[in-house]
Formats: sequence, structure tokens, C-alpha cells
Amino acid sequence: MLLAELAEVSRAVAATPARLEKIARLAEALRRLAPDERAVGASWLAGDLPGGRIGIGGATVRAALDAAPAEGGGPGLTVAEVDAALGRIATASGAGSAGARRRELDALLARAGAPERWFLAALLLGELRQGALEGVLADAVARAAGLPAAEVRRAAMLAGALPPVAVAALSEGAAGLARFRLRVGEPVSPMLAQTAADVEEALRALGGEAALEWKLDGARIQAHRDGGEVRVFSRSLRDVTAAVPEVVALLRAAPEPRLVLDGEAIALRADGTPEPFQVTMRRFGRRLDVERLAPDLPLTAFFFDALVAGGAELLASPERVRWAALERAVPAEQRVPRLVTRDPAEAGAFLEDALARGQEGVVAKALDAPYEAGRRGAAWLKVKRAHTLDLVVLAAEWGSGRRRGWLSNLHLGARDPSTGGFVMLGKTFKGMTDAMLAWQTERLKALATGPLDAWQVPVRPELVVEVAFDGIQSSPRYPGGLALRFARVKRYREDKRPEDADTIETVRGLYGG
Ligand SMILES: Nc1ncnc2c1ncn2[C@@H]1O[C@H](COP(=O)(O)OP(=O)(O)OP(=O)(O)O)[C@@H](O)[C@H]1O
Repeated sequence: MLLAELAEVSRAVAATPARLEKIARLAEALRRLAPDERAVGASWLAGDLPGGRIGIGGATVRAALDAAPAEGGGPGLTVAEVDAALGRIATASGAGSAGARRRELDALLARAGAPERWFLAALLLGELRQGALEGVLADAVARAAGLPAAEVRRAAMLAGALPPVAVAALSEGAAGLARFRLRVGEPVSPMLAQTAADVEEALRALGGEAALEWKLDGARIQAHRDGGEVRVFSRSLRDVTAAVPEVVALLRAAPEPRLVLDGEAIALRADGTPEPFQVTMRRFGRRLDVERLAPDLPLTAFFFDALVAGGAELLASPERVRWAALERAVPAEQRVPRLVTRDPAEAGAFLEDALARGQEGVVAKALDAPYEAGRRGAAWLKVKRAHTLDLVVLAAEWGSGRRRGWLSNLHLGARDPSTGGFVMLGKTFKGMTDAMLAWQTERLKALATGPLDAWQVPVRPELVVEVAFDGIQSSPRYPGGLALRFARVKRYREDKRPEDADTIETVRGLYGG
């Protein structure tokens, strides 16, 4: 296939907002790729370079574009030829390799017409990549291969990428896809969570009704049972079977012979409240320690998902179906406490109760979503106790896109009584309403101590803002060595002066405590 054709498809897909048209265009392109071009073609259509970075920076790409002769062209570049050239660029090494890369790129651009140049540059600069494209492309692979889209998505999740799945689906059809199976005994990357500011926001984002579960601050476990064989894996897919004999015993005692369950193992105190994370983690240290500690520091397993149960692989099934399978697989005391609700007040009470019992917060889950292995998907939203601090605005950055013309990203500082100054702890552009943006832009412009046409405007430290955040982490980027995690504005405290703002000592106390 010619690169020009692929470039045209990519351009057309970016230009149309219509999902079905995108799918049709992409499917057609996938069908037209030669067998040996399928893997690389699918990658490029997704905006990715197979193998990742190829050792050419943005500045070099731009310089090469500027230097390229006005009209390239000639015999059309094929996808396979370009793939080979990019391969040579990626593997150039040793003395003079930068020059060799640049010459290779120049030669490519000299042969490329305008649309091909645009495509190559966008590909090399990472500008073709966009999240939404992945889903569209999976549907296009399904269309091109004549297979169910859900099967293609499931296979891509297990493969960790779409291109190998595209190759298998297009070359071998259903049999090719069937190779991407969850195998009991082999771990898959766990699904992760995004953050929501509070339960109300989480319910709204998940479409009203959702499952809320305790967020236990323990260790993630993925437990596999195949008959008498049990293996347990950590979040990073390490085999931790030897560290968790209790979990192994539970799985062996379960009525079903084939299971893959996802959950959390945690050390509990006699009163049922959790030990701190660090204490639980002692059980995952060296083997001798585990044997010594196990009797006095038992682990309790709380499962929250079933990836294989009831004789079926459930990754593509909705969360409510997986939970129902989990209910059949293990007794209630081995499942994480859970509430399905659409009522924010009920959800709030569930969060408060979890916090009161010493849990970290809750995870809200979309009932209809599949298990997105290895993804920090939007179907799981964690909500933790929000701390707040009253901080002083030290500077602000101009917004872009919808926020163009507004001072948006605030630099936040805590008071430092020892110097009379302020210590920056982070930035945030989150949590602001349009009214707040308009108001703060006017106020900050009046307080500016530097030019307003710079992207970042320093201001007199006078405005006090109440900021919510999830935690404090050490950070070499900020002068106090500390930074706020997931900071967002709650409201301006016009009733407070900068002298009333929270101090860096308070922040250090929160960090230590
Ligand atoms: N009910 C639950 N459902 C899902 N994950 C849970 C649950 N309870 C505890 N967890 C833990 O919370 C984690 C989900 O949060 P996330 O994916 O953001 O992990 P993280 O990056 O380690 O974040 P954090 O530091 O907030 O735990 C899971 O990896 C799991 O270990």
C-alpha cells in the first residue's frame, strides 16, 4: 500500500466527526494493507510507532521539514519502504548516528509529497495519537476481519495493544483472535482507577447508578486456581504465592475448580480495623520474614472482581455480571463491602462509614463496564477523604482551548513564617466554575507584578483560596520538597488575608502524620 493512501485515510478520519465513517475508512485501509504491512499500518493508524521512540526529537523533525525541497514526490513511497527507513533510523547507533538518522529522514522527506510529509511529521511528533482513535480502530479491525467488535477489544486488552490483534484477526480470523485468551495461571495487568473529587461527581460521571466499594489500603492480589494449583500475583504481576498461604487456602477451599479473582489482601487488627499499608506490606517481604510474621500478622483477602468463574472468561462481561459470578464463587466475608446506589446521600454515608472504619475511601464502579486490564479506565473512580488547605495564589498561567483568555492554572503557596514569604506546593486548574474563572482573571490581573502577555503571570500574594487535595507527596520539583496530590479549588476565601493562610509547618505535619 502507498503511504499516500494511508495518509489520506488518516487525514479523512481526523477530519470527520462521524464515528461510523471513521470506522468505514479505517476498515477499508486495513483490508488494503499487504499482509506484511498490517502490523505497522495498524500502529500508524493508531498514531503509534511500533517499538516506540526512534531517537529523533521534535526539533530535528521540524528542521528536516524546513530543509526539505519544495515539492517531493516521484514514485510513491510504500508503507513497507517507509517502515524499513524508520527501522534504520531507530537502530542507528554509535558515533555519527545522529547524522545518519537525519540523512535517512531527509531522504524520506525528499521523496514524499505534501500529504505524506504531513503524515510522517505528525507520526514522528506523536500528534496522531488520540485516545478516542483506539476504540474506533478496534471496531475497524472487527469490520475488516468480519469478527465481533467485543472479541477484538477483549483480545487487544489481553495483548496489551491492538496491532498484533489486527494482524491475527486479518490473517487468521476467529482462530487468530482465540489465541489471545486469559490463561489460568498467567497473570494479566490489573485494571486501575481514576480519581473523582467526591462521590457525587463519581455517580454523575458513571451515569447515575454505580457500585461503591470500600477502598482497602492493602496489597492488590490476583489469585488463580486451576484445580489443585493456586498462584497469586501482585499488582506488578510478581508471583507472591509463597507470601500469602491464607489466600492459597481460601482458593483451594472454593467450590469452583477454575477461578481468577481480583482483590486486596490486608492485615487487620483484632478489632477489624486495617493496619497501615506498610504493616501489610511486611508480609510481602523476604520468605523467612513471611514465615516468621504469618502467625501474628494474618492477611485477610477481600475480592472485588472475577475474571474467570463459573466456567467462563468474564473480562468482556459487564461489572454486574462479574460481581454476580464472584458472589457464587466466594462467601460474603471474602468479598469487599459494596453498595449499589444512585443516591448521592446514600453514597456519601457509605464513604463516611468506610472512612470511620479506617478504610482509605471508596471505589465507584460502572455496572456495565468490562474489565479493562492494564488500563486506568474511567469506569473505576476512587474517592478518598479530601483534605483542605487555605493557600495563597502566587502566580497564574493563561488557559488554552475553552479557557483561552482566562487566567486558569494557579500556583499555590503555603505561608512560611520563618521568612515571611510563601512556599509553592503545586498548581491547579481544577474545580473552577466559569464564574470563578472570570472573577479570578480580573482579580489576578489587578494583582499582577509582571507583564500580562507572558504565559505565566506572577501576582502579589494576596488572594487566599481553599484547596482540596488527596494527599501530600515528596517532590524534588518544589522548593519545600512537598507537593499536593490532585489539588483542586473549592472556593476563594475572601474572608481571609494571606497572614491567615495555612503554613508550611501545617503541611509538613499532614505529610508526616
Ligand atoms: N474495592 C476496590 N476496587 C478496586 N481497587 C481497590 C479496591 N480496594 C482497594 N483497591 C486498591 O486500589 C487501587 C486502585 O487505585 P489505583 O488504580 O489508582 O491505584 P494506585 O495508583 O495505587 O492508587 P492509590 O495510591 O490511590 O492506591 C487498586 O490497585 C487496589 O490495590
